[in-house]
Amino acid sequence: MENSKVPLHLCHVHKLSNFINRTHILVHSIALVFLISYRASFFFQHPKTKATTLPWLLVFASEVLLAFEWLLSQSFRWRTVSRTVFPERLPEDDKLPPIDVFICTADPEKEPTVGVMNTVLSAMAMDYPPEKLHVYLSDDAGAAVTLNGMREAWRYGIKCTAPEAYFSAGEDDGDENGGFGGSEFVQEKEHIKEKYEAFKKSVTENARIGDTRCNSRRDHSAVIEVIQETSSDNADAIQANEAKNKPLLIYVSREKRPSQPHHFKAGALNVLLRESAVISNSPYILGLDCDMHCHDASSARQAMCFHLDPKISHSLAFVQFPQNFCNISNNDIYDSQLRSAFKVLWKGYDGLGGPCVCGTGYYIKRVSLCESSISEAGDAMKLRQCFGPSNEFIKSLRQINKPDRMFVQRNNAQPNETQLLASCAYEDGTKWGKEVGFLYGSVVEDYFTGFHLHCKGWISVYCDPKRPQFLGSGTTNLDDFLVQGTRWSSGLVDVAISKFNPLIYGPFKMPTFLHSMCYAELALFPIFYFLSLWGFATIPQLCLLNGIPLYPQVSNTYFIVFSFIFLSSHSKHLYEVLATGSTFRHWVNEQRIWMMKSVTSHLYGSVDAFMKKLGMREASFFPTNKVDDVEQLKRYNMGVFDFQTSRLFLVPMVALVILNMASFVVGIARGIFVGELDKMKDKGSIPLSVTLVSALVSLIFYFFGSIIFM
Ligand SMILES: O=c1ccn([C@@H]2O[C@H](COP(=O)(O)OP(=O)(O)O[C@H]3O[C@H](CO)[C@@H](O)[C@H](O)[C@H]3O)[C@@H](O)[C@H]2O)c(=O)[nH]1
Ligand SMILES: [Mn+2]
Repeated sequence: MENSKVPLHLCHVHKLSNFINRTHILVHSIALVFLISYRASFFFQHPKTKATTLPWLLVFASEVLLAFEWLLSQSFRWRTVSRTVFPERLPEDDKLPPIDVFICTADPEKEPTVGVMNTVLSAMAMDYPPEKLHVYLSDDAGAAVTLNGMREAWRYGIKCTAPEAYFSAGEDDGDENGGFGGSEFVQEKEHIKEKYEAFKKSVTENARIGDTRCNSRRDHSAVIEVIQETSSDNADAIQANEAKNKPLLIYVSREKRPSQPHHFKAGALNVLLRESAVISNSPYILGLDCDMHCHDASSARQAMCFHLDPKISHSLAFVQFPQNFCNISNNDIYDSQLRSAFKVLWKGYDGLGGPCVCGTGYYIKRVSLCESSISEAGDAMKLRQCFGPSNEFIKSLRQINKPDRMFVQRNNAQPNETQLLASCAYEDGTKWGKEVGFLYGSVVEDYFTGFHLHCKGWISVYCDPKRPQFLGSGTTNLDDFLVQGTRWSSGLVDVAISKFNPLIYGPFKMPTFLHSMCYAELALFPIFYFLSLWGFATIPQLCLLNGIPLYPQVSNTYFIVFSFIFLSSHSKHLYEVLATGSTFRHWVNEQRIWMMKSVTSHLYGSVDAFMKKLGMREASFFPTNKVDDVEQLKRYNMGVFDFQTSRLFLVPMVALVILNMASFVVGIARGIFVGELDKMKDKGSIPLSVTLVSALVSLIFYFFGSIIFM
């Protein structure tokens, strides 16, 4: 930097909203203390019948759990910040560090090759010196169609960020020329479009010819290919590419064998970490999912505003951009955009030490993933125990200790070395996945890896510029949405019930307790939500049916406490929704989907995590479907709920709706016909304990029934 006094980025603390948040925390907490004291006092009061103690206990437990969850989530509201970057102040191109881009794909059927190639092309078209970009695609399916797609992508050399999104009708992001400059470039645009159509055709044809190796997805040897015009060996390809001044493009399909665990995406990323180390070994890595393309070409430069800031770069592990989606409808009935996470929570996370890794759209420093106390000592024996047997890889470690290395070094890695590094037995007995690379402890490898980085003292930064840097495809039907939610819940709860529970492990490792609270909230919310919402969805209703009072009468002063808590939490949520530019209707959508997810995804995810812990189930990662069903998409865009999902998800929701409607009707009828509610428990009614037990039995019945019949 010429003038180190001019900052590359600025951090703004949101003083007003922090003030509002903190005041709300204070007032709401006081109300919760009153609520808890009201409930607690019940147990010391007048003679109670056994029948009423149980529902009181259950509803009290739900309230305490939800209150605790609320308290944890306030850590995200304590100190919210946002950032501005000044990429124009970056040093000259020749002083920028090289970047390796990692893209993962796992299933050519669920993740159509054209979509994956759009991501690849968008990464190659980034506004960054091309000789400093190296794009790696990990193909977990080892599919010929993907490898061919890469070759075609290279051959057509379409330089356009995300052609599909760009050429498809209805492009609406305000930049009419999609980065091509003025209207005089219309011709150029037509030319590129033609090229793109030809490219698409050849990829689709390849897919049609068929990938017969479907059953070999879990059983195939490694293929590593540096893409170039005529296929010969990799060393030639690297030299040929250098001459062309194009980003390097590398296809990696790691070896997979049924007998060896492959650790899903984290396993794939670790193979990329090793392969890239012996090929380009760039100090920075951009991680992308195959369904998330670079929408704005400047993200790399924006990220470098943080990485190249001498004040923070020594401790900065990664810069995280939000996930934005290009297929969100106006109504967004399922909250597919994950508004709360990326518009509210992450800004507060950032104010406390940084967000976790979000799996895609992050620029991470290679050293932060491959650091080890022994790598400095240089004891070859120990290094091998930690990083595995490849000498080439260990040699690469010495270079990354100088993270701001600007020169590009493309090595002619030997085929036997690259094969070794992608072999499925490579990690046996090493620290890969445990201390080195992306960690295997959870299927939400991103969250878990981020947590460990923060525990080791690294910080991260959240950068959410106006123009979305990355655009992906979100889940737009209920089934995909709930399946994805179940996977996330399961992975998060894995961490909550391990020795890495952020509330226990975090405080000793992280600089602030509030930051551990953020991590703890994410790990624990599925458990808290499913337990408390099941409580709230059944206990008061059963009590109403049986005429058991659970809440204070209107004349009681505690009635104000309950009403206040209800209003306070709902209005705070509404305020956040409106303040982040969403609508009242979106607030309704979020409330609704929160309840639906809590009684299904969060429940099943938590149960799945406990079963894995007990050894009753194996970990799994079913990639989200990225092929749009035309009918379902239509319904989503019209804002119509699509209940085409499995019985596992439907049964609890339907059962609860029936219970709630029945108790509502009975409650109203009683209010009208019998008058005072609390006087009406007659001797002839079914005892509450019986109702409770039968409700429980029928739920268990439903639950196992739907597992068995699925
Ligand atoms: O065995 C696997 C499974 C998945 N993937 C890839 O992982 C990515 C994410 O998978 P996706 O099915 O799109 O899952 P999402 O739920 O949309 O992903 C979110 O959640 C994941 C953790 O569950 C994170 O890894 C992702 O970055 C985050 O976007 C995709 O590129 C997949 O191809 C693999 O490479 N190997
Ligand atoms: Mn995805």
